[in-house]
Amino acid sequence: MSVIETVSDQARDVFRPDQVWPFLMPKKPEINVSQQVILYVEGVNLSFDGFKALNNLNLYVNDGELRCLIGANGAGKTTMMDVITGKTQPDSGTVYFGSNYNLLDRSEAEIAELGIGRKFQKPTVFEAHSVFDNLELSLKSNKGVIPTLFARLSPTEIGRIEEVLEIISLTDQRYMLAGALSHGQKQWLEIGMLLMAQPRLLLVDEPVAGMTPQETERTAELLTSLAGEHTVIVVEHDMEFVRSIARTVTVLHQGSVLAEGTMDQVQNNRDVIEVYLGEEA
Ligand SMILES: Nc1ncnc2c1ncn2[C@@H]1O[C@H](COP(=O)(O)OP(=O)(O)OP(=O)(O)O)[C@@H](O)[C@H]1O
Repeated sequence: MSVIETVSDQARDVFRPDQVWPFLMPKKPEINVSQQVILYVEGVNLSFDGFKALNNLNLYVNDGELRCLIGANGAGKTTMMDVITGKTQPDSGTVYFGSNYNLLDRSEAEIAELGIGRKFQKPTVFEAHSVFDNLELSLKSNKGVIPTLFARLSPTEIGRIEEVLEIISLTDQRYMLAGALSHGQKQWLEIGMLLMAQPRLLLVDEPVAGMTPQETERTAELLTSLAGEHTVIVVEHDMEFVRSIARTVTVLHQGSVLAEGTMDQVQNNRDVIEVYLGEEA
């Protein structure tokens, strides 16, 4: 082999289109969970024109936990998610990801890069693209601009997409346009798009609203299966669904934690009966 051939082979190797150069790969942050806790929300206050949306809120979520968050309309659930994801700054208090990352020092984009993914209530998939392409697009958008321009999918990335398709039960629909999926399937696809970034913490807002009973059941299985490897916080009004997945339930009321425990414990809690479940009854 001539010197020119050797050099051109080496160059081809470095510039392979399916490779993301190591120096462009985002570094995985080391989240310190030596205390088992992955999310610390402490003494958080937030007022809107004098109205206290969050009132000395304290919440601790363990690494790998599946936590359900319930509370009447206006209890502060969305506002709390907004604070965790950097959308809204609180007036006071602290929010830490692991014991080492102060989230209040970071922008929304930086918080997402640390490994916190958020799923809003309404699915926002790219309807004119296939299920597979949606997952591919979210993979690329996680890599930053330069790799997106040059990278083609590597076997590892294709493998990851296949794995996520399996997790969200959409392997058979991989070539379907996302717009043709059922409402439930769109929700799973969006969860899959978040999973492409391998987040440590997933915040999921009302995942089963508008789903059929079968889709609801499958969503329960999906979220339960994600816990362990990921930490999952689910905000949900559907109490049957919460009962089916929850180990620990946190009840928010007027911007504070009113009760926390198993579903049975919170359902039998006097304060909860009075201010929340009582209302439903
Ligand atoms: N940007 C804002 N400006 C003024 N008030 C706000 C703002 N965001 C939220 N609030 C108020 O803060 C309170 C808490 O709202 P939040 O949306 O967090 O409640 P929630 O528990 O998510 O309710 P829901 O279950 O209806 O989504 C509500 O009274 C709401 O009107």
